[in-house]
Amino acid sequence: MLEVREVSKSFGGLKAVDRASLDVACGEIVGLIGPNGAGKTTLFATIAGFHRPDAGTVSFEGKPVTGLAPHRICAAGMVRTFQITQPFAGISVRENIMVGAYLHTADRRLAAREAEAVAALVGMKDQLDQRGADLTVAGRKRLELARALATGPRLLLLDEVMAGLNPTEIVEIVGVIRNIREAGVTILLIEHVMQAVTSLAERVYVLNQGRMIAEGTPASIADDEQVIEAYLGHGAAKVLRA
Ligand SMILES: Nc1ncnc2c1ncn2[C@@H]1O[C@H](COP(=O)(O)OP(=O)(O)OP(=O)(O)O)[C@@H](O)[C@H]1O
Repeated sequence: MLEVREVSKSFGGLKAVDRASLDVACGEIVGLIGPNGAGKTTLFATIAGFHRPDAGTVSFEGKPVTGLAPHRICAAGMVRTFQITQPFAGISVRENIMVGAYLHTADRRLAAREAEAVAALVGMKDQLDQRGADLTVAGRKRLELARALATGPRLLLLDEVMAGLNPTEIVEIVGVIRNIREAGVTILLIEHVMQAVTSLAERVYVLNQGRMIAEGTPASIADDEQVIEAYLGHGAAKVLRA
């Protein structure tokens, strides 16, 4: 479904992403992990059209999308969420979600119906009339998911939806992500909460200093020497296994 090949992106002299490749098949939940500053968000932004890559290609469902504008990639069926959520504060949750639906329909009633369906999927049915400004952090995260889902994606790129949530809220959002997949949406997610990655993802990619250093099941990744050292420093794997 998604093929990323040898993508690079620099900011001035800093190579944020360095010849990174990854694949996502239809129906999968795939994790993208790596230490702070590894280049995960930059790679996401490049896949979703927010940055133009310096090199490499991105194709979605067999068609090249490299360098297309975000709204065109979104209309093609791939959408990302943002780590820092910014709901429209003065309008309701329903209207916030409708903004996503307007990408593919100008019909207000249809957009409202879709907003309600999406709200049910992310567990916000009872908050439809609440103002964006009045949501808790967990509410804002769900709204971010809902707005993205309302655009009608087949592939959803989630950027740290669990950051800032407490353990109970994390368990709830893991359930929501499972429901989204059950509803037919494929998912690629950046996440620091390892328990969530382990319980959700069938496969995990690990990025470190812009480079993809490992790919595999969550169990094989947790045991990978390069991955352990990327997180804990050179020599850590030996110490841990001694
Ligand atoms: N717009 C930008 N201009 C300049 N440097 C940037 C820009 N965006 C990211 N960077 C730098 O690129 C590197 C990768 O950043 P990025 O945010 O992609 O990492 P990340 O893996 O998502 O980190 P985190 O887990 O902390 O969110 C960092 O050194 C960051 O400071």
